[in-house]
Amino acid sequence: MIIAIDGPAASGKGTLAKRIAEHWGLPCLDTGLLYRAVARDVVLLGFRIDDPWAALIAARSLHPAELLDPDLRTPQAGDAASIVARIPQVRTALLVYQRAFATQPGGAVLDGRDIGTVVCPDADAKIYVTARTEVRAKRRFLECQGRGEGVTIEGILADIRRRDERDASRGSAPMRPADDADLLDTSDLDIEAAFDAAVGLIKRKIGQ
Ligand SMILES: Nc1ncnc2c1ncn2[C@@H]1O[C@H](COP(=O)(O)OP(=O)(O)OP(=O)(O)O)[C@@H](O)[C@H]1O
Ligand SMILES: Nc1ccn([C@@H]2O[C@H](COP(=O)(O)O)[C@@H](O)[C@H]2O)c(=O)n1
Repeated sequence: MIIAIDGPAASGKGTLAKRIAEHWGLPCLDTGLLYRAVARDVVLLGFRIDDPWAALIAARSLHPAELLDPDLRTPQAGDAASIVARIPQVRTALLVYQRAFATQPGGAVLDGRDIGTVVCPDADAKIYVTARTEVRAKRRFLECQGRGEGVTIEGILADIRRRDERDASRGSAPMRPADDADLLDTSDLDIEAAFDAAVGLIKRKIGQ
């Protein structure tokens, strides 16, 4: 069974994807980490973040073990990721790994921006997770604060808005719900309630 979870920045899709994967005993891939790692590697190689050649080299030489780097979780890494994510050749290079992950025996859960539309258009269930921008910013702020990062709610809000705008407006695989995705607004749901709602939507889709 393949489950696609998409949605804008800090909507809670990663949290849901992990819980859903545990529930059904499936492997889980946070595809945002791939773009974050490519952006990090472009900078480490000494190139400009929007250099398409360097980004393509970084994407082609990416190793899954490099996704464990905790620095990839910062808002700065997310912002840089959304710049390399606009480059079509980078997306094509990362597609191979994502498709292989999704089609492993037994299936998988993947979360990102284009899982239901491009990576796994035939997924058994697709959920597009949203939440009001201010709610998302507050959640991300609390998360960063918990890690001891010096952030402000205004800075986080600006980062989320900038990233959403970039992700939704790019020409290649823009962020959008697939036509057959179920929408899940978690603004007024805690993690447990959001998980219960997601499980309900998936069960209905797969006929359980
Ligand atoms: N329903 C919820 N209620 C309260 N907090 C939540 C909820 N869902 C997620 N969170 C918290 O919000 C923060 C962002 O969630 P998460 O990392 O899952 O979002 P994301 O969509 O995967 O983000 P990104 O796209 O930036 O990687 C985390 O700290 C998470 O614990
Ligand atoms: N399928 C995806 C996943 C991510 N991106 C881009 O990466 C950025 C970081 O993603 P997070 O999920 O970790 O926030 C995101 O803003 C996108 O630009 C993508 O394009 N496609």
